[in-house]
Amino acid sequence: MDARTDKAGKIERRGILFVLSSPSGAGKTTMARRLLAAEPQMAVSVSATTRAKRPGEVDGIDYHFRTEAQFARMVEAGEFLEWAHVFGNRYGTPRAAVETALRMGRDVLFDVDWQGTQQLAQSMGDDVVSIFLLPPTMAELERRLRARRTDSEEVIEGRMARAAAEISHWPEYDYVLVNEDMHDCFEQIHTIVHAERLRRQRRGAWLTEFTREMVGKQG
Ligand SMILES: Nc1ncnc2c1ncn2[C@@H]1O[C@H](COP(=O)(O)OP(=O)(O)OP(=O)(O)O)[C@@H](O)[C@H]1O
Ligand SMILES: Nc1nc2c(ncn2[C@@H]2O[C@H](COP(=O)(O)O)[C@@H](O)[C@H]2O)c(=O)[nH]1
Repeated sequence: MDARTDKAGKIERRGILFVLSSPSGAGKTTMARRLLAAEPQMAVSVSATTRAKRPGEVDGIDYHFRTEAQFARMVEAGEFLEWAHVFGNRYGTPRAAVETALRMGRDVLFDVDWQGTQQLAQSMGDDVVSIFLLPPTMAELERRLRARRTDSEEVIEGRMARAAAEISHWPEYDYVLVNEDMHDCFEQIHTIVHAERLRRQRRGAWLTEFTREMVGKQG
C-alpha cells in the first residue's frame, strides 16, 4: 500500500493541479517540458486554441488547434474547465482529459494565463498549486521572444505590450520565481512539486491508518 492506494488497491490520492503562468516568452513551455521529462507520471493538460500553429507545433501535442466555430461549439457544450481570450485568440482547458487524470490520482501540469489560473482556482480550490515565472528583466524577455523565432514582429510587439499587465498578477500566485538560469529555475519548480506532494493534507487516509497501526503495535 502507498499514498496513492488504500488496502484494496483503490486509488485514494487526489491529483494536484500544477499551474505555470508568466508573461509570454519567460519560459513556461521550456520549464514544462523539463518537468514532464523528469516526472513521467505527471499528465499535461493540452489546451485548445484558435491561434495559428507555429512552425514545429503538432496538433494534439502542443495544442488542439481549432477553428473559431469549433471552439465556440466546445464552449457551448461545456467542454472546458476554463477558457479565455489571450492575445486576440481563444484558449481553453478541455475538461475530460484533466478529470480522467485526476480520477487516476495523477498530477496535472497546466500552462495557462492569469485568467485561466483564477478560474481553475475557483473550480478546483486547494488542489491547485500556482507558480508564476518572471523574466530577469524586460529586455531579456524581449530577447527571448525574438530568439525563439516563432513569431512575427507584430506578434512580438503585442506580447511585449501585454507583458506588464501579465506581470501585475504575480501576487495572486502561490509561488513566484525569477527564471534567470534555466537549471536553477527548473530545480526550484521541482522542489515545489516534491514539497506540495508531501503536504499532510494530501497524504490522505493512508497516514491516519499508518500512525494508528504504529501506535496500536506499541508494547
Ligand atoms: N532561463 C532561460 N535563459 C535563457 N533562455 C531561456 C530561459 N528560459 C527559456 N528560455 C528561452 O526563451 C524562449 C521562450 O521560452 P518559452 O517558449 O518556454 O516561453 P513561454 O513562457 O512558454 O512563452 P509563451 O507564453 O509565448 O508560450 C525559448 O527560446 C527558450 O529556449
Ligand atoms: N486561460 C488559458 N490560457 C492559456 C491556455 N493555453 C495557453 N494559455 C496561455 O496563452 C498564452 C499564449 O500562449 P502561446 O502558446 O500562444 O504563446 C500563454 O500565456 C499561455 O499560458 C488555456 O488553456 N487557458
